[in-house]
Amino acid sequence: MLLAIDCGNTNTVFAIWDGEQFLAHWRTSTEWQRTADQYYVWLSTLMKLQNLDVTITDVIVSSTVPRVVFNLRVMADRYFDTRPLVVGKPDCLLPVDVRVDEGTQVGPDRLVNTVAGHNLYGGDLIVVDFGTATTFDVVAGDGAYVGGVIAPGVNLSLEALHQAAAALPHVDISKPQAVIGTNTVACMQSGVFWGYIGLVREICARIKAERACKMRVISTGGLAPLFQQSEALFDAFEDDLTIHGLTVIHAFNEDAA
Ligand SMILES: Nc1ncnc2c1ncn2[C@@H]1O[C@H](COP(=O)(O)OP(=O)(O)OP(=O)(O)O)[C@@H](O)[C@H]1O
Ligand SMILES: CC(C)(CO)[C@@H](O)C(=O)NCCC(=O)O
Ligand SMILES: [K+]
Repeated sequence: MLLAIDCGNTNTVFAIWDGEQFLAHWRTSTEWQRTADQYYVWLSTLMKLQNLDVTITDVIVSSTVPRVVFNLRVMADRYFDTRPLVVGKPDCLLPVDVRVDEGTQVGPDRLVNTVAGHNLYGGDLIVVDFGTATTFDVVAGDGAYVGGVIAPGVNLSLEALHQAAAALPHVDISKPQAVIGTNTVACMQSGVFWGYIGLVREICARIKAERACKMRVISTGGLAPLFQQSEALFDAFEDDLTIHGLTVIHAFNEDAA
């Protein structure tokens, strides 16, 4: 049984994969101070609540926060008696090439999304992930990661306005009724919502022009459906793209062993 862990800058997802399907997945906030024991208490409690009586034999981790990897390694060793595969480390093989400037450390979540996108769709792709940052990963027909775009995340953009301007409140994203806001909240939502529609459309159009080929656009992350319902920006939406990619990378390393 595989435990796949996707650690983002805001949230961490744990998922249990039996080789064919996910038996469960849980989300917690990312905090580098959390110890191996704390992770295990949390995880084992949720497993019991779900009557999930399984033995975890393998662990794979993708983490955009380097500091959390240590405690996840200790958890895997102490409680599951296994050495985790960590995406981005030399002993974790990737089934795709990474074609970037020398010395660049591509975010492991972007590598995993690339693998997942290529595995599910193949062909030339743009993978858009609405996380803490909004990332665009450009995937070549052979599955290689060939670069991309990093933009400030939706919630981060709204939070930045609130943090920097004394009169601007904390606001949650939603689709405003109109572009012209007649109150502060509506003005802020309009700026971020319609600004984001424009950002996604423009960046995808320019990537396609630069690559000079037809590309499918795949989206993931909790906020993708909010943007998709308004304009057809994406060809497909995948709820659990990153976690799926982790299972593909794990299987590839098993086969290579
Ligand atoms: N309509 C909505 N309004 C505000 N937030 C939403 C809405 N729908 C989903 N979300 C939030 O979007 C987030 C989506 O999670 P996702 O994994 O894509 O990014 P994240 O976990 O916040 O970022 P990271 O992976 O960088 O840590 C979740 O925190 C979820 O609560
Ligand atoms: C861009 C984020 C924060 C998105 O999660 C992550 O992929 C990251 O920390 N990347 C490192 C830099 C890069 O991907 O080029
Ligand atoms: K994510």
